[in-house]
Amino acid sequence: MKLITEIMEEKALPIVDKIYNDGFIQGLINADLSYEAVEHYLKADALYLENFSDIYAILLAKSNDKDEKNFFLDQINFVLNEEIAAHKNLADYVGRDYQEIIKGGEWYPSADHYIKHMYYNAFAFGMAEALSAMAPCPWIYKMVARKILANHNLAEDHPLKFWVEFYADGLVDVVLTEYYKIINREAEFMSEEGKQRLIKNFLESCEHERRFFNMSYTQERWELEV
Ligand SMILES: Cc1ncc(CN)c(N)n1
Repeated sequence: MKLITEIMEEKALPIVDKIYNDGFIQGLINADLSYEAVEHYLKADALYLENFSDIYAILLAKSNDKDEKNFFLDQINFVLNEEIAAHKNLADYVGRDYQEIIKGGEWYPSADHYIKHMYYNAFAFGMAEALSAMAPCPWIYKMVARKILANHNLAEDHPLKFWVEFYADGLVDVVLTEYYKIINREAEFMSEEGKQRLIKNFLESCEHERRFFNMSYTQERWELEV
């Protein structure tokens, strides 16, 4: 019997190739990604990661297991204080100060839909539903980064090699193992409908990941302003 998380990853594989072949990642590989795309990404992603850590805090409060709480605590620290290294590599590529770049960011449409998908599951359902919607965040980046390294021998002085290696790093497998342990454990007590929701949450977030990259590549914005 396949684990729910094995089914999730199998069904999501096609989107990894699509993201890899879309403009943002191809531009990153060729180091000709526009500064506008990178700045848009950083404005959106700084807010995305802030909210991602807030959702981890919700899950920390929901958990009644100290080891799980410490996992979420570690992840909050990673997202708030360590992942910024990947953002700084993108800011260096643009040649501007990171804090200056991210000023004036907002939840552009595709980022908005993604963040609300995670919050909705955290508030309306439980930890497994939230983690199923959050798992593509580490998983998609791991899969895309490893595909770049498998298909390209990035030069030592490639300006975005650090970003690729940051997300390809083996540490992500430890994080996903913890996510999947919780999701598969909770799925044991779920109806068929509940299990389908977990899979759907994961697949939708994989599509949100693709839309997020394309949002940056096209500098997607809301049409109507306040
Ligand atoms: C939108 C998004 N998805 C995933 C990641 C990788 N943690 C990220 N920084 N931003």
